[in-house]
Formats: sequence, structure tokens, C-alpha cells
Amino acid sequence: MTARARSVALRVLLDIETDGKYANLALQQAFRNAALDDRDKALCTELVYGTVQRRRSLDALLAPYCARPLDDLDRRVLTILRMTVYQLAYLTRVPAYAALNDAVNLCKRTAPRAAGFVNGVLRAFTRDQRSAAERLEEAARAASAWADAVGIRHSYPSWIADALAASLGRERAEAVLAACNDPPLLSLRVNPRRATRDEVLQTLREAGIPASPSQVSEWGIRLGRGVDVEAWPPYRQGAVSVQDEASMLIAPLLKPARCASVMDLCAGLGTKTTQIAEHLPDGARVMACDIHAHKLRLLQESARRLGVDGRVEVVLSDARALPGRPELLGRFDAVLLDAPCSGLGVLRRRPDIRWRRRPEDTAALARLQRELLDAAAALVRPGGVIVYATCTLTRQENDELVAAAVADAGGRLAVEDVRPDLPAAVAARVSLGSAGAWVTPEWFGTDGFFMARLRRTE
Ligand SMILES: C[S@@+](CC[C@H](N)C(=O)[O-])C[C@H]1O[C@@H](n2cnc3c(N)ncnc32)[C@H](O)[C@@H]1O
Repeated sequence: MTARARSVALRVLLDIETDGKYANLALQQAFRNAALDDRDKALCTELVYGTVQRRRSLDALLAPYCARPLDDLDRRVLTILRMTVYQLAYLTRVPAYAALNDAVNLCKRTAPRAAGFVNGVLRAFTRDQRSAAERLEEAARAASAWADAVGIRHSYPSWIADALAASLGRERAEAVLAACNDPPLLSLRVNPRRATRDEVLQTLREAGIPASPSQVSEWGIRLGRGVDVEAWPPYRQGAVSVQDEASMLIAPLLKPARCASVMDLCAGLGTKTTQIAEHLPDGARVMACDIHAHKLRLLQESARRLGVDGRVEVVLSDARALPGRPELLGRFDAVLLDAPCSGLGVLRRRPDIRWRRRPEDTAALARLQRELLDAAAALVRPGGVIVYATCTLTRQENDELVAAAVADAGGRLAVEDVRPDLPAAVAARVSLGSAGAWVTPEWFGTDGFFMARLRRTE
């Protein structure tokens, strides 16, 4: 790890901490401005993401060596300390003396009067003979509430631990939180109109890219390491899309091969719209609605690349307004509502999200989700199905929301068991809530999803 990578990482961390910038955007901007080679970029990314992700654990590790409360420290000083303790505690290949020297030098440049203090704290930290894991566990055990202990151990705000425990029980909630600190895996979805999974696997092997068939989805391929997929010819030719393996389970619940018309109410960049389109019979269409025009433009580009643009029609609208269009009412064989949500199932992908979310977000999102689900119920034809999905793990946005919509529909909507339409390995492991299935990250290393299917009875 070079001094240059550490110096750029400190600047990016301060942008995130003091200016509220998003971690991925702040990093991109720094890389445009600083000439770093690929190795330093990788190190800088690891330092930034790791320090942001492990912030609460790092503070618990640091506190015993600081005479002053951490909140009273200058932001630059605290950030240098956190970044250095991250290297000492989590990056085994970084020599302690190099991390420490660089920390003191960085401090001399950014907050010179605190250099002696930083040196003293870090030397005391490195003199302690116990492993960082032992020290962290001691800090966690000293917490009086379960959520605080878990929050310190795995570095999350306590409310997230509590929210997950309310949905999944404490043991599974902790396993999910631990799994969400692992780096996300990269997986591909095969477009059956362009290639079979075996053909794509063979091409990957020939290119020397480690890959294996997904255990979660019959169209999925798990890649063994980071690859620049978009530059790979089969990607450009539309044989594959990048998609999380659990996310691939949702569109098949609509049974698109049996549909003439499908509505994707919150289509976003169209990962699921295009999956639906790949499986529609000839002559069938999927309508993709989103509130953001730039997302729909990217969706259309993907549909062209995958050769399904003739099957996709986009609508720029608030989905809640669509039932106001008489030609759409009760018209669709199937409606997908992949709802905007608090995203607690995809915490692995964005290390800063856990600190940005607020407990009150859940209630506001649940209100929007309910309005969107009511719109879905108005658009689906009698006998048709709605698939409701989120990438979050709160009951309020999942089972409770769907159960309330079904209760209010007075018999017009009925919950269907989705397990028969999930691959056997997945069906055996999902936990069933009152309304749908939960796929959680600790099982297969996927994102966490909730999925429910409702049939309109009349
Ligand atoms: C979970 S994301 C969808 C992801 C997408 N289905 C995919 O698989 O790529 C939710 C989407 O809902 C959109 N959205 C939020 N509020 C909306 C509304 N009122 N009407 C339509 N779309 C909305 C957001 O722009 C976002 O793209």
C-alpha cells in the first residue's frame, strides 16, 4: 500500500464524511483527478470502502486508546485514525510500521498540531498484544443491548440490527449482517435467445475466466473474479446480462412464457424487463414504466443489445398514475412490481448505504409501495398475477404490506405459494413469511430479496 494511495483515500473519505458525497462517486471523481496506477486504485478503493463499511467497529477499536471522546476529534484526525486502524485490524498484508508512518505524515500535512496525538494513539494500539478480533469482541460484549453488540461486531447502526431481527430472528439477522460485509459476487444471466448456459460457460473457459453454473438460477453463471464484462464480446453481442443470482428468481414467477402482455411498473434500468422479454412468446409485449427518463433510455439500450427491443415498450410515468389510463385498466396477464425500497438486502454493494438510511425511511417507503401495489392490482386482468418484490428485509415493506393489501382487497387478491416455481435448492432454503418468500444473503452469497405472488381472482 503506497503513501499516494493512502493520501488519495484520505481525501475521498473526507469528501464522504464532511461533504456527504456518495462513496462510489467520490472515488470516481478522485481517480479522474489523481494519476494512480491500477494497483494504487485498487488499494485506494479497498481503503475507502473498508473504512466506511467498518466505521462503527473501528470506532469501538480506537476508543480505548484515545483520552478524548472520538466525537470531539477533528474530522481529519479521526479519519486518519480510522483509516489506519482499518489497515492494522483488517488488512493482514499491510506492515504496521508503514501504515503508522504514513498516518503520521498525512497528519503532519493536514492537521499538523495533532501529529503527536495520532502517533501516540496508534502506537498504543499496536503495542496491545491482543488481536483486533479479540478486542472488538470485548467491546461488543460490553454493550448492554443485543443490537448494540451486533452493531459493534459487524459495524451497522443498531436500528438495522433490530429491523432485521424483527423479520428474521436474532440468529439469522446476525448471519445476514455478517454476510453483507463480504464483497459482492459477480454473476451473469444468460439470454436463451442468443446462447445456452453451457455455450457461455465454454466461451468463458476458453477466455481463461473462472466461472461456474449458478446453484440459484438455471440461467445464472457465477464468475470467480472481477472481470471487465462489458468489454467481453459475448456481452456486447447480447448473450448475457449482469445480474445478481437471487434477482434472477423474480421474473420467472410471472411465467412470462405464458403471457401475451406484461407490465413492469418500476422497471429502472430494465434488468428484469429484459429477462421477461427474453422469455415471452413471439408477438407478446412487456411495457416498462419508470419515473426517470434516463433509466428508460438505458433500458432501451440494453433491450437492443439483447435483441428484445421489439418486445419492449417504455412509458415514462409515475406508475401510480397509470390506472388513470382506461386502455391499461385490467389489461395485463402479469404485472411486476419491483418496488423502490430501503435496500437492506443489498448492503454488500454499497458500503455507505447503512449509514445513509434512516429508520423512518421504511414507513415512508411502505406508503409508496402500497400505492404502487394498488396500481398493480388495477392494471392486472382478472385471473392474472402480480409479482411483488423488494431487495429489502423489513417486514413492514414485505409480508406486512402484502398481507394488508390482500386483506383490504376483500377476496379480490389471493396469495400464491411461490416455492413450486423456485429451483429446488432455493425452495428448500427460503423462509416463508405470511405472504411471500425471503431469500437472504448468507445462504448462497446473493443479494437479499423478498418475493410474493398475488392472483387477481375476479
Ligand atoms: C428497485 S428499482 C427497480 C429495479 C429494476 N426493476 C431492475 O430490475 O433493474 C425501483 C425503481 O422504481 C422507480 N420508481 C420509484 N418511484 C416510482 C414511481 N412512483 N413510479 C414509477 N417508478 C418509480 C425508481 O426510479 C427505480 O428505478
